[in-house]
Amino acid sequence: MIEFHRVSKTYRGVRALDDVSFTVPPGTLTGFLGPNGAGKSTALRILAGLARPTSGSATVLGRPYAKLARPGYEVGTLLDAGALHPGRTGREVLTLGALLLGLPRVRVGEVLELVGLSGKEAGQTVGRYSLGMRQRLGIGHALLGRPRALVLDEPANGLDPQGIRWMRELLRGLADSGCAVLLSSHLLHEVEQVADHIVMIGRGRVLAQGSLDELGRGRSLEQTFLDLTADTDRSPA
Ligand SMILES: Nc1ncnc2c1ncn2[C@@H]1O[C@H](COP(=O)(O)OP(=O)(O)OP(=O)(O)O)[C@@H](O)[C@H]1O
Repeated sequence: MIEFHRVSKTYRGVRALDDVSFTVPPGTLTGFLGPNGAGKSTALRILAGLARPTSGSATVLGRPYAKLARPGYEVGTLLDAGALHPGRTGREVLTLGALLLGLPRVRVGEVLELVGLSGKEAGQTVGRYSLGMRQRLGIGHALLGRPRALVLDEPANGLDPQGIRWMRELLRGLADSGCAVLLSSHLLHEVEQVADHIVMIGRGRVLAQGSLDELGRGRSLEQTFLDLTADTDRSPA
């Protein structure tokens, strides 16, 4: 279970998040949508312990990230695939992650297979990877410990159509096997195909949340998004 409870965040007078509350129960996939600057990354960074809320709490399995006993087994995060060290090979990135979690090395091979990186690709440095390959590696890194919650910021960036379909099936399968998945994306059509629940934010506030049916009432997700965000410009109040 992922839970945001009345989370607000102010950066030097800029209100990036304003009283945001929603939950992602186990076994479900929530699409987190909003225009540029709406506050999505800020919310996910708070959840992953990379920023502190000004007020409210964001928890995974009932605890803030910093208080998780075994974070790598409890929540997997991919917030910025560009942050992987360019000088390490894909295999090294995963091996370091596995060592940190006390996992056997065999898990590295399993994860490489899961994310579709070949042995040859795993031996290349990340600096030579395409954005799509970095996303696959980043998702693999997040999945090393078979976490019970997964938080992904724009994971489809850079993936080709096959890659997007692969990711959709992977995330749906993880949710169906009990994982709580929270996914931010600008690809409304993709989210529409994979999510069971949607949270839309604009200018730091939750504009709407619910199932696709509840939100759309016969309209496409894109139309609902455009209608709801029409009067929210890029910057928060
Ligand atoms: N470290 C920071 N310092 C100051 N302001 C920040 C910081 N991080 C984010 N902001 C501001 O908070 C607001 C929300 O930004 P955030 O990156 O969370 O939005 P987003 O929905 O992820 O946008 P995008 O879709 O463009 O990635 C923006 O106005 C942004 O400028």
